[in-house]
Amino acid sequence: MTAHNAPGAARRGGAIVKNADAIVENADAQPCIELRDATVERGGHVIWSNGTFTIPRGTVTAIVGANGAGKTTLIDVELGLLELSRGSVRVLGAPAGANNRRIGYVPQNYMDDLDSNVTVGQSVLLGMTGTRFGLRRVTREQRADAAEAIEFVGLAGKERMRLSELSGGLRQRAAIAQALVGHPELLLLDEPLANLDLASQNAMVELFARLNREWGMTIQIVSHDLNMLLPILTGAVYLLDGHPHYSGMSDVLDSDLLTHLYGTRIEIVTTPQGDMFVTPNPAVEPEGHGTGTLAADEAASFFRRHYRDGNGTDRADGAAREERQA
Ligand SMILES: Nc1ncnc2c1ncn2[C@@H]1O[C@H](COP(=O)(O)OP(=O)(O)OP(=O)(O)O)[C@@H](O)[C@H]1O
Repeated sequence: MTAHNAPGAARRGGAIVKNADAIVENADAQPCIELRDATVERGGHVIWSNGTFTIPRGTVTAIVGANGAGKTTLIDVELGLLELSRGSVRVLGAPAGANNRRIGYVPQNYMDDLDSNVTVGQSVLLGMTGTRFGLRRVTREQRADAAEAIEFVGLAGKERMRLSELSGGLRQRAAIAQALVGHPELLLLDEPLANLDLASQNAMVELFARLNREWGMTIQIVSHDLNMLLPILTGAVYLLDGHPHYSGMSDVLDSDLLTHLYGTRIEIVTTPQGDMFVTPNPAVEPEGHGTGTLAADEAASFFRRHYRDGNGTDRADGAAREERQA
């Protein structure tokens, strides 16, 4: 699935500002996500159950949990691709699925569904027309929207390059540009940092920060790599013991909670500069709790990195490096 234009959407500059205002005005009246006693099954098995939470608009939320806990399943539920077996889910004020035109979605293996001979420009237009060669007529306004999305993600000048010619980081930018052309209010990304090097991950995180800050976009990110996202996260959905929960980051950054979630002892470390990161402590095994579904070394790789935010140096280095790789 790709993002599509919201009906009657105006040009981005005005539309986004207008949407951002609307988001602020309706923040309490219409949360982004509302789950009520939600249970979901796949293949006859309950994946998670009894999920009740509300995620406000304008937030940046991580979706975290062990492998197979049902993170992608939650995205499927929010998109209305999977019906709940019990309870209800509302997205942007309507039942799941009804507002998909206002949602941008970047699936986990974006390239799997795409012919890698497609150019950057074609792939982004695909987000509007749903056809590779634009069999449905592409309007001048749509082309301008696509150009704006391409520019925003830093791919201006690369429109004619094939996706197969791009580095993983630049391909991920193309995927995000495709999701942005519909002026989404909610952006869903499934493992957008996977398989990217550190510089490209930093560049991605900076892009998400700008979308949230400058466009007022609500963002949800399935990610194993919590540290990279910490500077921009406002909260997290965590799938614990078969139930989804949502909390603000101050509650999520609790070593006991993360230890239980990942089944290995996790410590929260704050540097003298005030930067925070989570790290496994392999010397200490969890006592009396832990799911046992995640090996300690796997958790270590999830948490090994520390995102240095603030000065923009990493971001610039990352962009330059991606340029060289292209
Ligand atoms: N189409 C399907 N039919 C039946 N079961 C499925 C289907 N898709 C996923 N599952 C199962 O649902 C469970 C949750 O899968 P899901 O992909 O949501 O987990 P996840 O938390 O995103 O995992 P990962 O971290 O490995 O990506 C898994 O046990 C998976 O095998």
